[in-house]
Amino acid sequence: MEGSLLSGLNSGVVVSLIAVLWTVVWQNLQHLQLQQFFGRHLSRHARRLAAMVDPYLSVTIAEYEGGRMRRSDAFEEVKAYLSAACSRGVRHLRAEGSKDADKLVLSMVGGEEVADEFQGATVWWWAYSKSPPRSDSASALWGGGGAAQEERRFYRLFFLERHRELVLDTYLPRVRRQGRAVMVKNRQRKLFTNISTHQWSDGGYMRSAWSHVVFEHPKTFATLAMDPARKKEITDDLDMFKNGKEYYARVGKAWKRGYLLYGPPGTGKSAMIAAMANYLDYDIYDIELTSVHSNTDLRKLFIETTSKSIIVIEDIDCSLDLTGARKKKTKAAAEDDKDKKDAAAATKAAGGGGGKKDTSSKVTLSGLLNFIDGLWSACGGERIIVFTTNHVDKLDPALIRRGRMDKHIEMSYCGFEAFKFLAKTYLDVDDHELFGGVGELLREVDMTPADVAENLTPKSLEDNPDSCLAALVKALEEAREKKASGGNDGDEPEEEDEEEQ
Ligand SMILES: Nc1ncnc2c1ncn2[C@@H]1O[C@H](COP(=O)(O)OP(=O)(O)OP(=O)(O)O)[C@@H](O)[C@H]1O
Ligand SMILES: [Mg+2]
Repeated sequence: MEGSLLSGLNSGVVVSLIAVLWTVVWQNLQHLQLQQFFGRHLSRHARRLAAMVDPYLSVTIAEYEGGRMRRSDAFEEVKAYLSAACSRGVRHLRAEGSKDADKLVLSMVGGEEVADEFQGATVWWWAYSKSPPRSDSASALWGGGGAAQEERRFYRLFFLERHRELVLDTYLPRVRRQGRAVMVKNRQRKLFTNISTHQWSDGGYMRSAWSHVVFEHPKTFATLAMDPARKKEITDDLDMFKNGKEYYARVGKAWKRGYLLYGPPGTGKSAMIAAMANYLDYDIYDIELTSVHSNTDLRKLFIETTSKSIIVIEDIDCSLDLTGARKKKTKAAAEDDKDKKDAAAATKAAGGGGGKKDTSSKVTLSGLLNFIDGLWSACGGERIIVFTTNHVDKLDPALIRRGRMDKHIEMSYCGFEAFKFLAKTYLDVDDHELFGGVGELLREVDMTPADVAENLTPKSLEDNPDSCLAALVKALEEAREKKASGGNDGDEPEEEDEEEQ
């Protein structure tokens, strides 16, 4: 009896001890957030067990294709597709901004897993990443700096062998399609530049050659003052390009088009690029050529651009000494140097953004020609390349021949049609007694649309269309007097450009 009482007591103690222990362990498990960990591992193990009967297959999708050259479209599409599923079952998420200011686009961080159902089949997506190689030589290859050594990311899809056809032929194409749709919905247009803190070292690979901000330029064709007929010609050309996938394939041309915008400073070349990007809904890649160290780096930059984009090189005449570079090659080095200095001085004097010149850049004319229409230029497709210049006559003819720069657009001084457009936009007037006078003056003197727009802009609350138009007439008359008293056409752009700088 005593024994059984003791043993009863003992078992009571043991039970309560176990209960206490369990509570402590469980609380700790909770504390360490290991429940889910075990839960997930159990399900993973259960899957492995099941795989002995019906084996699992997997498909791995890497962030970069072709070594580390190009970001994989499939990876981005899977990421976008999984963003909806992620918000349900995944614990650790990565968030990025989206078009909707209040919303975030979510994706799984490495190590997370999410299940998906499709036509009665369950598949699992697992995100994981690999660290870059640690050795010194590898580190040099990856760009040297710590920030450059980012992880390689992957998605791996697991599915049962009996679902092989369903997954490979139907599910994965659907994932890509839906992913693309999500990307379009969340897409923010971007303005990229190649001036980043991570400069390429020779032969080094960086995660991305481009840095970007969200592109928010308000200029559209609706607010770009231009002869309406010419404007229509340009928008038609852009429409043809955008919808020309089949045409380009049929005639065997890479799906790209080059535009050369030329004209004096302040005539709306940069504004036109913004309007083009807004019209086509494309990203802009603004290449600062003086920061590109070699032709190879230029090619890498190009490969990293995505389709549906406008690649811009502004002030091509003064970015590099490309003009006549081929002719100079044979001359003595000293003479060459002198020429370059002269050219730099001349560029500065002409107000073409002088001072930008960076002799460390080794991009050559042939490198640039290759960039525009070499074999590499065809990869990706649907790209517009825009060059701008103030001095079209300074450019090497090879650079701007049709086929490379397919369409040459001259941006010129403000004409009467452009003025009427600006008056409507800035002052909301269709006609006015001063219009006739302005028209005559514009025929006599050259004034840029930028200056006309500035004169038409109300400067105080008292200003009205009458006073603004009168101010414009006064400015035009002053310009005419200046011209008559010995100034020449060339003076004006120089002065404006100095002001701009
Ligand atoms: N045709 C135009 N219609 C409306 N605004 C214009 C036009 N041209 C210029 N502007 C305005 O004038 C300013 C200067 O124009 P922009 O920067 O496009 O000139 P640009 O030709 O690129 O000059 P630069 O050769 O110096 O780079 C901008 O604010 C732009 O909005
Ligand atoms: Mg410009």
